[in-house]
Amino acid sequence: MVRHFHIDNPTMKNDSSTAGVHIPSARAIESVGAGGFRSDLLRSTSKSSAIKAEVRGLDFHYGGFRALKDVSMQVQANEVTALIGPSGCGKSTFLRCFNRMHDLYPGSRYDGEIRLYPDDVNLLAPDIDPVETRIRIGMVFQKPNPFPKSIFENVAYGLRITGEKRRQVIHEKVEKALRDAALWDEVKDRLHQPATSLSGGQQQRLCIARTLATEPEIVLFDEPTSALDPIATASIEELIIELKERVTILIVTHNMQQAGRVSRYTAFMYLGELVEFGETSRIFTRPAKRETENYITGRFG
Ligand SMILES: Nc1ncnc2c1ncn2[C@@H]1O[C@H](COP(=O)(O)OP(=O)(O)OP(=O)(O)O)[C@@H](O)[C@H]1O
Repeated sequence: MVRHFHIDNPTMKNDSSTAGVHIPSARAIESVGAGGFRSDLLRSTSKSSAIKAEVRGLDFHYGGFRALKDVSMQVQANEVTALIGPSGCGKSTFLRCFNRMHDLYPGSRYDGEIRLYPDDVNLLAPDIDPVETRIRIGMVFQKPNPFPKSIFENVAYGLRITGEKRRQVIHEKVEKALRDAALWDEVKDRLHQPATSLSGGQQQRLCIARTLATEPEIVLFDEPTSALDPIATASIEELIIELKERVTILIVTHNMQQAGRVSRYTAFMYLGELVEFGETSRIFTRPAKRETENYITGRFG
């Protein structure tokens, strides 16, 4: 079945099967409510209601395996959109299409489009340079992966590969990125120490600073806190909420409370399909689909 999800009506206007809305158990609501919805996120209507990206009929194959099936969805600018679903449903595969990460491996095939606005370019078009795309669309991985370089050089790296040579500009941009990643105060006196001397949470904020340095339009977070303790997790979540003022964010998470805390929109995926998409508060309290309800109530996955 072809499903198209549009932000102008997040309650699935094109889906004919929404008539029987299932109300989830109290446990589902509690399980998210424990972390607390950020109701301020929902009130903070972003400066615009612009669409940053639109996924149209996206299929993705690993060789002969069809990992994404006709996914269509809009991504709202300056908001956080969470991707949830059981292991193996295609969340990371979907995320990696946005910055053409799959191009690095042979046998991958994209069909469909991801249109990036306001330029209105198709990120999956063959004439789009994947390296340039990865600068415009940054990514932060599950495990912090700093380069074996100094703290400073980790952040300067992206600037150097974009051809920036002016020392002063590099210094200013490194400082700004570290400030934006809420790390500056902790590292300003040790910029030339190895990045590996930082704690796990600091390393993840360094990876965020490294991504921010080249001023991306979208940042993709693939389970960014799964390797971190609760305190480091809280600081990354705070950062994600702040960053959406400047960038558009897509985040894969297995943590329902986290999706409830940081995201305004949630997409539930299952077996390579986008099953349901809408405002996070609705998805967790009034999911329209049985599969979504089963997932958020912990009945599978
Ligand atoms: N490099 C690959 N080659 C072949 N199949 C792959 C490859 N990477 C992922 N897959 C398959 O694609 C499907 C989607 O995987 P993906 O990693 O996107 O799922 P996910 O929802 O992110 O899972 P998880 O939550 O466990 O990280 C799975 O069936 C997986 O086995």
